[in-house]
Parts: sequence; structure tokens; C-alpha cells
Amino acid sequence: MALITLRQLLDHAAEHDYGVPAFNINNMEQGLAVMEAAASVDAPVIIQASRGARAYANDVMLAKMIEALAAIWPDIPLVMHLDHGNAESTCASAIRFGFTSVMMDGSLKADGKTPADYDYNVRVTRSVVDMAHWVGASVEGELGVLGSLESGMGEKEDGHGAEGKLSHDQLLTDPAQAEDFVARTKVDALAIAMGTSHGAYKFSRKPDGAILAMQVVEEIHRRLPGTHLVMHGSSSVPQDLQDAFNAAGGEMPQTWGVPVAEIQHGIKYGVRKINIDTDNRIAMTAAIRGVLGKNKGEFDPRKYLKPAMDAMRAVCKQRYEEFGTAGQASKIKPIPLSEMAKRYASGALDPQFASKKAAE
Ligand SMILES: O=C(CO)COP(=O)(O)O
Ligand SMILES: O=C[C@H](O)COP(=O)(O)O
Ligand SMILES: [Zn+2]
Ligand SMILES: [Zn+2]
Repeated sequence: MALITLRQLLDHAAEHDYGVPAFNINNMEQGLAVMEAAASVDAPVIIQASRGARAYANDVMLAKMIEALAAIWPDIPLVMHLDHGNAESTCASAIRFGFTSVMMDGSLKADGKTPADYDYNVRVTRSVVDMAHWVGASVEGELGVLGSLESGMGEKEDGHGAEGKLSHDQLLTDPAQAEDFVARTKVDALAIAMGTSHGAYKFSRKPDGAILAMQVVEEIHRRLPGTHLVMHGSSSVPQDLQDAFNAAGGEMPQTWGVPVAEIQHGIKYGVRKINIDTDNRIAMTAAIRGVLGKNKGEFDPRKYLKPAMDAMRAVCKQRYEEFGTAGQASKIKPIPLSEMAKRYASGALDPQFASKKAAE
């Protein structure tokens, strides 16, 4: 069993200058696809489940499935992470079900759509950090609200995300505030807002610095060199997947995602966790459409789920190679949660700052 914490994995990634894609899963096929891809290139894994995934698959099913994946691939270090926890209780119940890492997304209120104020975010995130660290689990926080710098709109495409118009300030994480946030919450990883949004429709053109603000990543990393940064909404929505989807009978209007080159740039500036769901969704659905479109009489689910897994595995493998994750799994020696808890209690894992002021 090689279930490890997000903190251990991202510390390793920072030490060796690579990034780790965090893939969302909802079912067995997606779990198998991620692990097969990882095993084929010796990559450590972050599997994440959203609240929606927990409701869809059931916590017991998810927990046992991760346990099974870890048993099938004992040599692949595996982080089980809660994506976009909306409340302290959601994070606590995830840890109870064996998640080794949770995201407390206090940038939004518990409804998952109303932007929250800074004090609220600090309070709930700190409370989850205290609870999680007692048992050695890791915490990702979020500062700034995800949404489009092109339109100013928040994004609620998949049930989590701000509704309506947001100010430019809300859409970009303030680097000085990020420093204060990390000092006050002691999060292990920080999700930042810099123009990405969830789903397929991120940009109406190939993004430049005006709509994908990589300079914000650089400035936050300069102030917080020891903090692991997280890019949400980081599917690349590659043209070949859009074309495959449409060729199989889908209807997806032309769109742009986050170019892999921009993510690679981010990895040079402290980005360690890169969240990807949409690319896998498109790849699987294109494959399923392809099979069912060609074989109208087909009714064996394996006949379309197997190609869907193949398509998802290919996307995952490519990201492991592009982000430098490939080849790292066998270098990681799992640290048990009990040992992580001791390290937190001793202060050994407290945040590091570039300036002394923030640390005081
Ligand atoms: O950020 C994500 C999950 O938290 C997923 O982002 P995408 O929709 O770009 O895949
Ligand atoms: O946060 C966004 C992820 O893509 C998960 O989406 P979901 O809430 O529909 O499972
Ligand atoms: Zn969020
Ligand atoms: Zn996200």
C-alpha cells in the first residue's frame, strides 16, 4: 500500500523541479486509466474526487476503490485528495473515509458559489489545517476566485464556482495577501486565481498574458518560494481532442484551454499540482461516441468503456511526461500519516517565507 500525503509528494516535486497532474475520477474506469498511465511511466499519482464525485460514486465505493488501486499498484505512490471541499465538515468526513489530503476552498462560501470574504477564508482554512495536520493529512487552500479575465464572469459550469460578474481584483490572487494567507493558515498548497476556469470553454482565443496571468504565479512564487502552488482549470483542451470529439458526432464549438507550455512555465515558478478533469472527459466521451456512432447495435458497456479508458490513459500518460512526473515514483519512499503528524506538531513543516516580515 503506497497511499501518501499531498505534502510529501509536492515536497519531492519541489525538490526535483517537476509538477504533478491531479486527475479527477468518478468511477473505476477513470481510476484504472490514471494508474495504468502512471505505472507505464513510473509516475506518482494524485487522484482527486470532488463533492460531486463523492455523491455519484459513494464515499465507501471511492475509498475501497482507491484501496484497490493502491493494492494493484503497490509501487506507485498515490495521494487521495478531496477537490474543492466547501466546508470544514466536508473535509473532516473525507479524512474519515481515508483521503490523505483535502482542499478547503474558502474562496467561496459553503454554497460553492458566493465569493467569501478574506476573514472567512482564513478562518475556515485554518480550522481545517489544524484538524488535518493532527492526523498528518495535507491541506490545499484557495485564494482568489476562479473565472475569466476575458469576460469577468465567474464559472459555475460544473456545480462549483462563482455566479455572475467578478471584479478584476477578485479574479487575480493578490501576492501580498497570499503571503499573509499562508502565514495565517499554514496550508501545504495554495490554489491561485490567474485567469483559468473549469470546463472546456476557458478562452475564446489562444491565451496571452492579458487573459492568462502567469506573471501572478511568478510574483507569488517569489514571495512564497516554499509554498506549493496549484493551478485549477488546467485542462489544455487540445485541438486534436476537440476534433476527435466533433468527428465522432459531438458538437463542441471552437475553444482554447491552458497551453501545456504555460503549465511548464508555471512549474519553473512553484506550480506543483495541476488539476485536470475536462481533457479526460472529452477524450473518454469522444471514444464512446466513436464506438456507439459506428456500431448502432452495440450494447455491451465494455465495448465502449475500454476504448474510453484507452483514450483517458493516453491523455494522462502524456501529461506525466510533459510535467516531468514520469520516472519519479520509484524515488519516493512513503512516509506514514502518523509520522507526518509528528512533523507538523514539531513545527518542521511550517511555511517558509522569502521576507522575514511575513513570518513574524
Ligand atoms: O480544476 C479542476 C478540478 O479542480 C479541473 O479543471 P479542468 O476543468 O480544466 O479540467
Ligand atoms: O472542480 C471541478 C472538477 O472538474 C470536478 O467537477 P465536478 O464537480 O463536476 O465533479
Ligand atoms: Zn474555487
Ligand atoms: Zn478546481
